[in-house]
Amino acid sequence: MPARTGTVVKAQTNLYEVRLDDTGEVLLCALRGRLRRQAGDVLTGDRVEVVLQPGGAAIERVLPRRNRLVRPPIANVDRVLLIQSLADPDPVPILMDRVLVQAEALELPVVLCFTKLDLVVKSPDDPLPEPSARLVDGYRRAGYPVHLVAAPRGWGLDALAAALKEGATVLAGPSGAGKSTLLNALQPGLQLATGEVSRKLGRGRHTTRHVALLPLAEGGWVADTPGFSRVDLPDLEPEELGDLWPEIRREAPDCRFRGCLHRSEPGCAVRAARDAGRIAAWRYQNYLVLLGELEERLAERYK
Ligand SMILES: Nc1nc2c(ncn2[C@@H]2O[C@H](COP(=O)(O)OP(=O)(O)OP(=O)(O)O)[C@@H](O)[C@H]2O)c(=O)[nH]1
Ligand SMILES: [Zn+2]
Repeated sequence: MPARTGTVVKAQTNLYEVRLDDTGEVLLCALRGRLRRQAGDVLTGDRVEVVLQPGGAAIERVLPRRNRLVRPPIANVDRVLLIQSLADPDPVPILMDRVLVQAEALELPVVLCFTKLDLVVKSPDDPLPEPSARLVDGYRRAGYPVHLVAAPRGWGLDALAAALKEGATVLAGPSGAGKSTLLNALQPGLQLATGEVSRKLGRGRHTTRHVALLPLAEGGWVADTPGFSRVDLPDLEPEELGDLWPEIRREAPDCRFRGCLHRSEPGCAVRAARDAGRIAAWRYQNYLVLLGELEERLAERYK
């Protein structure tokens, strides 16, 4: 019998829920043959070939992965949805920038979503007050797609749903930013209790985590476990940081010196872009802070 292809939508300890491409049916699958000895190697998000045997369905082969995350353990991620409230709690841009660097290092596209728009404006078409305006503008200048939403009022949800309707999305963002609220609004059938997304993070050390991909009402899938909750920067040389900063990456080819760190070098096109307003001053400052951190790390290494 020919193998059928599908996507693992939930990896449990020895059983896998696989959604078949042709029928959309979800089958509970075991592992077949040598795959059994590599159980940890089948992840939620994996594209697999399934055979239907007399004893039940089994995964026969894992197709090549486009990428994989460690936390949460998931493969073939299409984007990160970084969620941050405009107020309550106030956004902390440098923490967002750390997540952005991690995502860029994995070459994962990022969609930014600012929640609780209703706490800073009366109507969704009102201009944003400061400091929200500067924040949103800085990320838009960087080139990131930015969505502004207020889930309880239905503001901004259609455009966001459209941005997520292809492929698999992993959420990121601090506690209280509104991740569960947003997921419930995008998929009313899910009815996650507020706060449930992070409970699934298994902060209690002993819980085993089983990541699931949940279908969104308008199309697309979202992992029920957020990622990028650690703030540490990936292993990078200081001169690599600019490559992970879209607006710096864009301007850097015009710097006078190759290997320019964009700090105080003469003829730096990145500083010129900041002075001309193409790069937000605060984004540039955050770059310098993280650059300093990488340099300190390097100095520690050679002590
Ligand atoms: N006014 C307003 N409140 C919101 C909005 N989105 C979420 N909230 C509220 O913010 C609080 C936190 O929302 P959650 O959805 O639990 O946030 P979370 O990111 O899932 O938080 P953790 O589970 O701790 O990671 C809840 O009281 C929500 O009702 C919004 O757009 N506007
Ligand atoms: Zn430069």
